[in-house]
Amino acid sequence: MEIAIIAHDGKKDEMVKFLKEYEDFFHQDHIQLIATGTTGNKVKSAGFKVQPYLSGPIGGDAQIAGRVAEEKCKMVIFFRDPLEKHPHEPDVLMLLRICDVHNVPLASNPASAKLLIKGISQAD
Ligand SMILES: O=C(CO)COP(=O)(O)O
Repeated sequence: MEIAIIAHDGKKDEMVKFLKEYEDFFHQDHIQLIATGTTGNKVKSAGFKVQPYLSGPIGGDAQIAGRVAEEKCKMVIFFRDPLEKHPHEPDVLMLLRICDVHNVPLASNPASAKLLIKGISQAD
C-alpha cells in the first residue's frame, strides 16, 4: 500500500514523531512511503524507507497528486501548517481536491492519521 507523507516546515518534527510512534505499522513490507522532497529526506534520516519526490513548492504536491489520480497512492498524510502562508497554496488545494475526486483517505493532522492507521491495522 503506497502512502504519501507530507509536512509543512512547522509540522515536520511532528511528522517524524508521529511516524516513530507508529513505526511498527510504517516498517511493514507492504507499506511503501512516498513524500515531498524535504519531508522525505527528513523522514529518511529518521530511519524510514521512503521515496522522496520534488520539494512541495517546486512541484512535489503536484507529483503526489498525480500518484493519487493514477490510483497508485492509496492514502495521504499531510500535516499542513494552518498558521503559515505558502506560495504554492494552489498546488496544496489541488492535492486535497484530487484526494476527494478519487476518494482517497486524507489525514491533515496526527489525530486523524492515528484513526486511519488504526482502521487499516484492524482491517488487515
Ligand atoms: O510544501 C510542502 C507541502 O505543501 C512540503 O514540501 P517539502 O516536504 O519539500 O517541504
